Amino acid sequence: MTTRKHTALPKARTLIEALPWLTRHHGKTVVIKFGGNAMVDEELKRAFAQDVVFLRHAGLRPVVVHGGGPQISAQLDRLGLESEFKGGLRVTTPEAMNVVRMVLAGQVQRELVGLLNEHGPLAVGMTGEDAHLMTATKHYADIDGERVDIGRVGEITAIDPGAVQALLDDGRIPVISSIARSSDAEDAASGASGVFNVNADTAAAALAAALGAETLMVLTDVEGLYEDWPNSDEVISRLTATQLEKLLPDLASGMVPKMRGCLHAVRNGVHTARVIDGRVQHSILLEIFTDEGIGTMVVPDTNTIEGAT
Ligand SMILES: Nc1ncnc2c1ncn2[C@@H]1O[C@H](COP(=O)(O)OP(=O)(O)O)[C@@H](O)[C@H]1O
Ligand SMILES: CC(=O)N[C@@H](CCC(=O)OP(=O)(O)O)C(=O)O
Repeated sequence: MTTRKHTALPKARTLIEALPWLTRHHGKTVVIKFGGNAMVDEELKRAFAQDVVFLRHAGLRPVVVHGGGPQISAQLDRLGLESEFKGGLRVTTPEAMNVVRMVLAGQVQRELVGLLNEHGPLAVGMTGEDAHLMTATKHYADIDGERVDIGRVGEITAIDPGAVQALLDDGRIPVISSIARSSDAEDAASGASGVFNVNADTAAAALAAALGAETLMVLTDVEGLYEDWPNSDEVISRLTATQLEKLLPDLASGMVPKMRGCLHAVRNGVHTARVIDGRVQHSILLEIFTDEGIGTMVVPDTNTIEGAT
């Protein structure tokens, strides 16, 4: 007589635990922002691609918006061009704009599309310029109450999500670079300088709102929003839109566009916005399948949405 040990039982249990979440989110759109600082090694990028493909095969509609700040800075450095940030945004000369476009659309986006497509013909890359996805006007930074010119940085004025919806309806995974076309017709006709550099967190949040996404997930290089950064590493696990609004003036550097984006998203119909640690392998699945989540979750003030955890 032979007996068989079911060593795969814990795996089956894990899958079953995910069932309620998957049932609730079936057919829902999830916008995932993959920050340049979270793209630290090949293994992580591969695990990210697996997670996104998993969500797609589990019946969700994932959309990827990617960053690439450190990659842009490295290329500017190689070319002997300066990298300067004001209020968390890159001061973008017309020359730097060409580099931003080349690195985001020609390098980072291509790599992510390639990794996703190792799993089948799923990912399609586009930038905010394509099919009028993102339109912007010039953005001025507010530095201590002063309006500062930071070059070709854009403020999104309109989103036309039609092309993204069509790709999602076709079962594809859109992978989007945060470059917007100019709303000024003359400017738009002038070639590379007719586009704007948009912070990728801002672009992801605006797109999540325009798509009526269920969730915005922002993958970065910290565990979440620290309560007293950089003095302590106590992560705020959950906060409402109003609580976040009160914290905004005290936030620094890269967290400013990230948390502003989360606030914009939940104030404009997105049910939850989460900041999670992209340095952790399979952080997307961990965030979804663990009760507490692993980062910071922002919810609308009256969070009556069933299962917004
Ligand atoms: N309160 C805060 N909590 C966590 N990180 C913070 C906070 N304030 C500022 N930061 C900084 O924001 C950075 C994340 O933003 P950023 O560098 O733009 O990342 P990404 O490339 O993922 O968009 C963190 O590495 C940290 O240095
Ligand atoms: C205006 C502005 O700052 N644009 C960003 C766009 C890329 C980005 O946001 O990348 P991360 O998400 O990796 O930070 C930049 O030039 O760095």
